[in-house]
Amino acid sequence: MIQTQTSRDPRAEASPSGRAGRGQDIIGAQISMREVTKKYGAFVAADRISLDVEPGEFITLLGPSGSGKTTLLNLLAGFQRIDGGDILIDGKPITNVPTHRRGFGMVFQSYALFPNMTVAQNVAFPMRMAGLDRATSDRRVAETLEMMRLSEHAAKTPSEMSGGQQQRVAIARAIVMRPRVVLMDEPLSALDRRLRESIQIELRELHQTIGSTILFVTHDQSEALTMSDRIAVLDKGHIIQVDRPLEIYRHPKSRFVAGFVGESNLIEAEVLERRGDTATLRSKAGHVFQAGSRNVPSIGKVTVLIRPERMALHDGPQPGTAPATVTSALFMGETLRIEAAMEGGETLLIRCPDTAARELPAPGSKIHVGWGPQDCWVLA
Ligand SMILES: Nc1ncnc2c1ncn2[C@@H]1O[C@H](COP(=O)(O)OP(=O)(O)OP(=O)(O)O)[C@@H](O)[C@H]1O
Repeated sequence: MIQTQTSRDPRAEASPSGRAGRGQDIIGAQISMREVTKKYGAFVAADRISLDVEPGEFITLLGPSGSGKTTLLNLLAGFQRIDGGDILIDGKPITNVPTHRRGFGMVFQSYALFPNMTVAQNVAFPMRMAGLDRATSDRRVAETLEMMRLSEHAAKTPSEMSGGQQQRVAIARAIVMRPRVVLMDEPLSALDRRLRESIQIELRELHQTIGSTILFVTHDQSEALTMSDRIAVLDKGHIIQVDRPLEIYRHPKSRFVAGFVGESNLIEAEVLERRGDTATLRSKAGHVFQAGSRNVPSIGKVTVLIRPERMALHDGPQPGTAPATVTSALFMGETLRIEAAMEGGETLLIRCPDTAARELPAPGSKIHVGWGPQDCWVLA
């Protein structure tokens, strides 16, 4: 269901400039969640969640099914009552502010456009509800349709539009009032991959233009990595890590984040020696390698993350490489996906770019896998 803002937010008319380098006529709101808790009976769906979102930031709540993403969005929207903690917008608590007075734009997975209205009427609807005058409404609708590249479809009804176009109308309807906060709950998950990717880029550009603070929910890690300024990874009602996409991907704080965001090889190893930021490690299978990781301890057992695309395949043994036997090899288009068992140790996942020089190795064949110290990240 798509909910759109129906209250008139006077700040939306004030045309303040956006945050540095962003936003033509809106500045996003600052959102603070302080120890936010939501229970369903004895079950705690959001467990003392604290998160600060900067004005104009695009932040994604990412997590597996049931981790509490939608619950958090519903609490922000005011669809559900908070059981503990506080949510503040620009420092003011909104716990007692009803949904229609929060002034948020919202987009959900199902577009839920009014089937008997044209595209222009659908987009104009929140302004009609807010009692904006006709001239302002017409101007805003025209501007927003142009921004979403929908101008030529203004007179069509939703049934005459594709899924991707309908979702663009839903997004247009959510931003037409120039809300300071836009909440999006899996808005692209009903679309096919190619369309999803192209709307991801459009949404990112739209965000640069409008400058609203956007909270985006997805369980698709590549979508989160592509679109967000920061990602908050949730699990079982807790925020596990909040960071920029590159940090989340390269420097996950836990096994859970490493495994949920991207593919990973996790190698159990023992620290033999540490010098500065580089350590010599020995895997369970006896392979000795170097890890250049700022959080490596000087002694003890560690788990080392190496992303599959950081592993290199060699035809023969070289210093620092580990021998392995191919257990499966798949041609995936732009990459080859190879699984190989290290002697007496882990099964490694390797992704290498497809090049004319490389054939797909046959299962059972011997390969040599190598990585550098800079390819290792030691989990805390
Ligand atoms: N109205 C409700 N009554 C009881 N339990 C609920 C209710 N709504 C959600 N839950 C439970 O709370 C937990 C979090 O649900 P939520 O919908 O927030 O997860 P999610 O991360 O958005 O998952 P998904 O990606 O599947 O939408 C789940 O275990 C869910 O079963």
